[in-house]
Order: sequence, then structure tokens, then C-alpha cells
Amino acid sequence: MRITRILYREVLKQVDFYSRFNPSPLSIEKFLQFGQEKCEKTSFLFLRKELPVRLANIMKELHLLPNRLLEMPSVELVNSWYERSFDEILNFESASPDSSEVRELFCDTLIKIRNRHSNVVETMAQGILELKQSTLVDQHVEHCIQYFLNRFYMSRISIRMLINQHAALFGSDLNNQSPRNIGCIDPHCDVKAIAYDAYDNARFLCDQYYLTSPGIDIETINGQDPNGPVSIVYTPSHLYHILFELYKNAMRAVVESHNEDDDLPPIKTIIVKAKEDLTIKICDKGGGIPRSLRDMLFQYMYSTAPQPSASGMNSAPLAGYGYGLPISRLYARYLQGDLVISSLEGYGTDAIVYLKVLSSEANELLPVFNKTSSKHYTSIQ
Ligand SMILES: CS(=O)(=O)N1CCC(Oc2ccc(-c3c(C(=O)NC[C@H]4CC[C@H](C(=O)O)CC4)noc3-c3cc(Cl)c(O)cc3O)cc2)CC1
Repeated sequence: MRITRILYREVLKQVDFYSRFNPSPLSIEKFLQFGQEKCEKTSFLFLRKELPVRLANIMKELHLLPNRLLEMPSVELVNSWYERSFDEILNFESASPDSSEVRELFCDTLIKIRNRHSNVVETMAQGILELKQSTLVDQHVEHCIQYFLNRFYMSRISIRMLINQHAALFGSDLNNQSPRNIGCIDPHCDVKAIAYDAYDNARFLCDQYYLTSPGIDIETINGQDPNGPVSIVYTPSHLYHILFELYKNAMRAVVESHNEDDDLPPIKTIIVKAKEDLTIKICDKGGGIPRSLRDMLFQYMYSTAPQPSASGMNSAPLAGYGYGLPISRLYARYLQGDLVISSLEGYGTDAIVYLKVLSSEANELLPVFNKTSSKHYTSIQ
């Protein structure tokens, strides 16, 4: 036990040390450049420092959460994953970048870490449910938890992006990516194709649960080159995640605001590529939601539907488990874009996704641990 305590104290000292460095945001242009150069040594040297820095920055915030939340079994489990992964990467701190065995072991370690953290979102959600079932959570604590989760999941998106790029370029990652991809990035991501894919899969869920679904109408406009493609340098999986969530919400609102024998109004989508922004607007006539509830949509665990049951038999699959929309907004904001909901109560809702067209402007938006961020956690013990 004594050795474990000494090792644990050593890890915490290292977390302290690495948290004093600011994370280094990359632009999608830089990701592409890294990928085209395909220099594993450069990537290894960058990641063995940057990953501990990003992990340490968010771990310091995790440790500022109220003790009664940190003591929840699921939160303790998430914390243990982060500490273990942080420690495993530090093993490469002084390893030789010239050794192919070292580089191969590093890549395998990153893939192991990515797999270890695959259920962090659900496990963290479980931890917050455990807290709410065990004690009253006042509005101030609730607000701090929302603040933390947005930063925690943004950090996680960025860490997984770094790992996915390295594993896709240098690892034995089963590359189910398109051959034109640079790692997980598609230099010519066809937005309309991703929108149809997301719609089709959301429609499948909708048909399964409601036995009906609204149609779709997609229009594209290229303001710069009328005959040119409406494409962007982007990570297709991120764009799919955003649009899949938005189509699910639109379908649920449309079906639930009409009678069984009504003709369902189609969901209209317009995609416009201009000089600075590529904008995707998804318009539905699903009756809308009052302005007073709009911010609730981005609250983790909010739903106007009954919470999905454990069995999943009678759960409303379109309602999700309470974090689809806030995380979709994080994906949009991760590379300086945004996701905005504009609802007309009594009529319908427009969901608008803004993406940066210039890859030099699409820089990672990363949470930084400092005095300002720490102030959000004071007086919530
Ligand atoms: C945290 S999460 O990410 O997990 N997630 C957020 C999403 C939520 O599911 C949904 C889905 C649709 C809607 C919805 C309604 C609606 O439902 N109106 C009817 C209620 C109006 C108030 C009324 C009341 O006053 O309470 C009770 C009925 N109207 O317009 C939309 C709508 C929303 C989005 Cl975001 C959209 O993109 C498109 C839309 O049409 C609300 C909630 C699951 C949870």
C-alpha cells in the first residue's frame, strides 16, 4: 500500500507540473500538414508532451469538483482512467524517438488509452446521476457541473482527435477511412453526402419508434463558385455526429406535433458555402419550443421526453441520454464553428451549424487550466 501511495503522489506531482503548460491548439491546416509530411518522429515528439499537457490541464479541473461528486463510484472510475493514461504516456518522456520499437509501443499505448476512455461520457453522466440520487444539488453546483462538462468534453474531443490522427497515420488502425482522407480528416468533405447519411440513419430510428418519419429536402449553394462542390476540410465523423443529432431532434418534434394520419411536413436543409462560413440550416415545422426552454436544450441530462429505461425497450431512442445536443455544439465549436437553435414556438425550429471554410482559421478551441477557470469551482465544495 505504501508503494502505491508514493507512486500516486508522484503522478499528482507530475500532473501539477504539466498543468503549468498551456495546451497548443492546432489548426486543421496544421493537422493536414502534419499528415502530409507523415513524419512519425515529429508526431511522437509533439504528442508525448502535448497529450500529458492536455490531460493534466483538465485533470486539475476535475480535481476541483465537489468532493461529494468526486467520491461517486463512476467519477472515481473516470478519474482513475485519466491518472492511469497520464502515467502511461509519461513512460515515453525520455524514450528515444529514433527507435521504431519505441514509436510502435507509443502508438499501441495511445490506442489502448483511446479504448480505455471510450465510455467516459456515459460513465460521467452516471456519476452525476449518482450524485443527484444521493444528495440535493443546488443551482450553483449545477451550473459549475455544466461549466466543467463543457470543458471536460471539449478536452476529450481534442485528445481523441490527436490520438486518432496519429493512430490513423502511423498505427495498425483498421483504416475504414476514405482513401482521400489524411488520417480522420477529409480535405474535400462532401457536406450534402454527410447530411443525407445522417438523415437516413435518424429516419431509421424514427421509423422504428414512431412507424413514420418526415421527408427531407436539401438545397446547396456555393456562393464563391456556383458550379463548384459544397465541400470543406473537415472531420466527417464530427460533422455526422452534429447532423445526426439535429435530424433526430427535428424528426421527434415533427412527429410528436402531428396526428397519426397527418401528412408530415418535410425537414428542409440548406447548405451555403461562402467566403468565411459554410452554414447548414435545418428547418422543421415541429411546433417549436418556448424561448424560456431554449437554453435547457443545451443542459446535460435535459429532455422533454421520459428518461430512457435501462432495458431500452420503451425508451425514446430519439431523446438520447441527455448529452447529444451539448456535445454536438462542442464539436461545432471545437474548430471555431458554432451551433445555434432558433425556435418559433407554435411553428417550428431552425438549427444552424456554422463551420470555418478556411482551414487556417479552423483552430482548435481548447480549455486552459488557470486562475480564471479555477474561480468557477470556488465555494462549491
Ligand atoms: C440534452 S440532449 O441533447 O440530450 N437533448 C436535447 C434535445 C431533446 O429532445 C428534443 C427534441 C426536440 C425538441 C423540440 C421541440 C419540442 O419538443 N416541442 C414540444 C415541447 C415544447 C415545450 C413543452 C414544455 O413547455 O415543456 C414540452 C413539449 N420543438 O422543437 C424542438 C427542436 C429542438 C431542437 Cl434542439 C432541434 O434541433 C429541432 C427541434 O425541432 C425538444 C427536445 C432531448 C435531449
